[in-house]
Amino acid sequence: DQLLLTTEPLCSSPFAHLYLTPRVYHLPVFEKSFCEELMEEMEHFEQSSTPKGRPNTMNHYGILLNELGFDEGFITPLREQYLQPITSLLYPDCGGRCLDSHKAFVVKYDMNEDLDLSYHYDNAEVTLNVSLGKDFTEGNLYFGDMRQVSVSETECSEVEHRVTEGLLHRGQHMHGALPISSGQRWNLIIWMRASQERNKLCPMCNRKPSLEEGEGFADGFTNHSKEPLHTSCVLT
Ligand SMILES: O=C(O)CCC(=O)C(=O)O
Ligand SMILES: [Fe+2]
Repeated sequence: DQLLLTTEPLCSSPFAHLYLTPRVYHLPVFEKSFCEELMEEMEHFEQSSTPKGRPNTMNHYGILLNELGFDEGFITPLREQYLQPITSLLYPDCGGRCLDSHKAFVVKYDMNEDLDLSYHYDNAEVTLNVSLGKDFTEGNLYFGDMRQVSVSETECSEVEHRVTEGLLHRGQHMHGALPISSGQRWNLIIWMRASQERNKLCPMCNRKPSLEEGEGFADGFTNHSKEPLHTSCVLT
């Protein structure tokens, strides 16, 4: 009930009011107080002695939400009940109708830690990026083109991202985060996966995936030979 569950205006309009740059949309996700509580929880976890993995290969600071047990009661319902109705309409061509797993993490930027994030694409069909706070200056996100387009032919555009809001974009839409110039910047990232899409072509190595069993949702591939099993691509 912390979520703002109003998808109606999205369904009855061509999303014009949500549009930022080609196929990047912003939408309300959390209340401010919830963002603050979430960051506080992340700080407690950071300070604890629990062994922790890195959120991804690019960010050095942040937290994997499955390590806090946040998938079942939080991220999965958020994906299924709030996001999927929207992604079905916005990204039917990128698996937006059949998202069936995710990797969720919080990334943190600080003056003495990571300042920015270089230009990349995500291991996701569709990504949600929510700005949680705290107080920071600069550090805007920027978007270029799809990964198939060379950088020399790409013009990037910076987008505004307000605290509590989420940005939705295609995983293969190249993007990065500019350096912050003060404060701390925390974002919740949900890399949403559609096994139907990625089983055909691994979005990271661009080949037919060669699968190995993984833990939890792993990288969101599935193997239907016996029980459906979540797997990773060993070629990536
Ligand atoms: O820091 C950000 O807002 C971007 C993070 C991001 O693009 C990612 O983790 O894939
Ligand atoms: Fe990303």
